[in-house]
Amino acid sequence: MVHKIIAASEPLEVIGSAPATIDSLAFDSRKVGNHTAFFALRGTHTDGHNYIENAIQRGANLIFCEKLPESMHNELCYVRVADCSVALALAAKVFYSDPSAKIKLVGVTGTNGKTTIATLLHDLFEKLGYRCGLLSTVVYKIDKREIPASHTTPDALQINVLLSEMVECGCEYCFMEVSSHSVVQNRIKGIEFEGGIFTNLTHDHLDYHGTFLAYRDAKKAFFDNLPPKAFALTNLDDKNGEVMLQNCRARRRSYSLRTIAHYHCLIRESHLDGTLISLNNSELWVQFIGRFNAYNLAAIYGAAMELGADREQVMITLSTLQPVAGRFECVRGRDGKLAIIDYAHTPDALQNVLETIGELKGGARVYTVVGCGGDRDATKRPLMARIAVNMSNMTILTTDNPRTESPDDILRQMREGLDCTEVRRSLVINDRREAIRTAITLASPGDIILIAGKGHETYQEIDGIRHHFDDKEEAERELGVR
Ligand SMILES: CC(=O)N[C@H]1[C@@H](OP(=O)(O)OP(=O)(O)OC[C@H]2O[C@@H](n3ccc(=O)[nH]c3=O)[C@H](O)[C@@H]2O)O[C@H](CO)[C@@H](O)[C@@H]1O[C@H](C)C(=O)N[C@@H](C)C(=O)N[C@H](CCC(=O)O)C(=O)O
Ligand SMILES: Nc1ncnc2c1ncn2[C@@H]1O[C@H](COP(=O)(O)OP(=O)(O)OP(=O)(O)O)[C@@H](O)[C@H]1O
Ligand SMILES: N[C@H](CCC[C@H](N)C(=O)O)C(=O)O
Ligand SMILES: [Mg+2]
Repeated sequence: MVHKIIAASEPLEVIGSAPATIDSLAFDSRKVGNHTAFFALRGTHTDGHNYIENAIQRGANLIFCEKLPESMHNELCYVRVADCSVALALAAKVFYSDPSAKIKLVGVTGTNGKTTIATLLHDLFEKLGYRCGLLSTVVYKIDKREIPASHTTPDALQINVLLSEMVECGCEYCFMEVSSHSVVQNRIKGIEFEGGIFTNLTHDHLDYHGTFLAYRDAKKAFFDNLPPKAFALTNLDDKNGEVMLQNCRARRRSYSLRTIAHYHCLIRESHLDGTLISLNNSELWVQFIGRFNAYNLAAIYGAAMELGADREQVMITLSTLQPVAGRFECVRGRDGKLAIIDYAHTPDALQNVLETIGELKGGARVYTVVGCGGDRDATKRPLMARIAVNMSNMTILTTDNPRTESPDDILRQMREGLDCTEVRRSLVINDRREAIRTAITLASPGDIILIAGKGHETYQEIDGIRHHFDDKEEAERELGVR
């Protein structure tokens, strides 16, 4: 086993003799125990190479590194590799007996819609009678067991652990989100996908990727690496939809609301409680709202067909699916005020949600409560404020997860997107609870209050501490339905 792991890691040099056994793999010295293989990863804050000695003190007996330490222990084995994150992913694949080869795994990537599509595909296939797994921003699921999600896409080690548990539980399918970070950090290296879905590409994470092109290429690399037997399903209505499949060897498939595609969706009627759509010429009523959800449903339908599901059954089941937590989730007050909780935390998502509300609101006034996260792409702040103010009757700018940044600085940057007339249609209330309360109080019966940015999250992270906070709970309390 140890030899296989070393061979899989693409070694450039092996120093010392391999240990007889290893009991675990780790890339964080603080999690190292006896007989652990330690991988020295270069991170954004520090370098795992600085912790090699620490890992050895804790019991590491096999060290993977890109640069050999100056002083080495004779009794230990050191493996020099070109990229430790690749070595980790390939080693984990062997250590956990290649779980992705034993499950039909579908990855969803794009700026918006990943959680919605992955979750609804999971719910659809579960209702069709299969055992399924899910790796999403909201939750990881191993059949019925739920595990709180730490990342949209877990690290390479955890992906393999979770997939192997799914295989053990008899799961046939797993649906997972593939974030751009996970591609760049090689978290999905070596993972075998049965299919990939592209949603759309708009502004996000430029703080991390630097340029829009680098962000796009991160998403594209996922499709470049799909095997020929997989399917690659793309959105033809997105500017980058075709680019994604340019160098793709997988079965190319497409969906669209506007043009000829393998999977075509049309919106027949839109309401505030659902939409009548047609999918490849068959009509069905779905409990989802908004044009963006029609895209999500076209992708879900296409993926289900590519996976060989029965069309009739899929159509029936799609109409029974319920919205995902925090994605256009409606809370109705007894007095007729309607609060909508939505995870829109990018300019594009916010615009989509407000456009949808605009199309369906009739004579209602729209109040928007929105903030932007700290330690994340700052360039989206003025854009989001501007969109909110221009598409709502009144906007309350507030905090999201300030993390380690000053809430006042974030709010100031949001307000920089507003000219003097726009400023007049906005209020700034730092305290998110107070902001929600004010919006709901200002609204009249029949009006709509959009609470954007945090969706399903049940915390607010301030100064590195997570305090319990749930937009839905707050809305329910203020609307008197809790
Ligand atoms: C920017 C980013 O992705 N950072 C991830 C990265 O952390 P990092 O680069 O800061 O690591 P570091 O602190 O510099 O440490 C470098 C190495 O030294 C090791 N170390 C460090 C200290 C020590 O005492 N001993 C030790 O061994 C660390 O374990 C690490 O291997 O590696 C960590 C371990 O895997 C991740 O938890 C961490 O995610 C952070 C928490 C994060 O916020 N990530 C976000 C941006 C993210 O990944 N988001 C995407 C997309 C979200 C979306 O859907 O839009 C996601 O997939 O969730
Ligand atoms: N297909 C879509 N196109 C554009 N916007 C969408 C789409 N689907 C959902 N949205 C909007 O984007 C928000 C986030 O949706 P979702 O959580 O499904 O995306 P995500 O890609 O998983 O996001 P994250 O990167 O944060 O994990 C939703 O609350 C909704 O406002
Ligand atoms: N997965 C996204 C979620 C952002 C959600 C928003 N509430 C925030 O905290 O910025 C991120 O980590 O950038
Ligand atoms: Mg997500």
